Amino acid sequence: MKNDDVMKNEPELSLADEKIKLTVENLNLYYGNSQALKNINLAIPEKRVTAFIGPSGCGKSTLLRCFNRMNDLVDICRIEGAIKMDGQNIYEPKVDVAELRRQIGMVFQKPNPFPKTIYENVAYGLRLQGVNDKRVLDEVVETSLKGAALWNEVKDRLHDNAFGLSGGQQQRLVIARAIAIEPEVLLLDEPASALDPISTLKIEELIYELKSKYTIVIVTHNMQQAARVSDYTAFMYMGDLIEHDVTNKMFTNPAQKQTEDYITGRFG
Ligand SMILES: Nc1ncnc2c1ncn2[C@@H]1O[C@H](COP(=O)(O)OP(=O)(O)OP(=O)(O)O)[C@@H](O)[C@H]1O
Repeated sequence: MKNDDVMKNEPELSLADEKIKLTVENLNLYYGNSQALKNINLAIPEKRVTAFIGPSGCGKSTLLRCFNRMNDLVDICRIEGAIKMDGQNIYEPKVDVAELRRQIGMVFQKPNPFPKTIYENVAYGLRLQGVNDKRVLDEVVETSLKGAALWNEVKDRLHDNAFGLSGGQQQRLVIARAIAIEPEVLLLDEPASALDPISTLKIEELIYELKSKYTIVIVTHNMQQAARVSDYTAFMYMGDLIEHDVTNKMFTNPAQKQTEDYITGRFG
């Protein structure tokens, strides 16, 4: 399926009919004295793509990083409220953060393969879990590279260094590495913004394929991209969640004036 067809072929969506994977409840986030997220309430449906859009600095990446507790690594960051995955608050003290990050994988703007072979990049997470059986690893490496639409391009050079791949290939390798450990959720922080148009198209097509298996949340600056790849869109502005709706509805008939101004390019 081509990108342009994605929205047209989707059946009518409604949040009320969805199974909710992640729920954000009364979330406030502060960096020191500065509040970056203001009382966010949001439901992320399972096996759908949800896009976060909004002008620079509005809190998109901050909110995305809350889902796998990446903000725990920022000393001055303080969080109030809850985020629930399948009903369980991921901010409870008993939660194993390493296990949470296994369940919720993340891909960043700049491809970040490890300085290892293509094969070892994909096998990395399994090796960390103590899996060393060559047959198992071979199979997971192949399935994951196929899942990330990269297998055909690299199957004859699996033991070459990953840095020899193009930027777009490296980003698909990073996605293969993320899906090799079978996460439930994939967080994508502007995954195509450093890529050329053809690689961007491949990533967008890949996102479309991946949502049959994973719940995907993507931050993007590119509104056409949000319209092409996402089922639901959340528009943020200065730390507030202004509007969250079915993407098609949001882009054709937004409920809020601020959303309309942003998507029609009047600001931001
Ligand atoms: N580690 C940090 N320490 C202090 N302030 C931060 C930190 N990370 C982000 N901020 C601030 O929090 C606010 C939200 O930033 P964030 O990166 O989440 O926005 P964004 O919408 O993703 O922006 P962009 O589209 O430019 O990436 C900004 O004012 C930013 O300066």
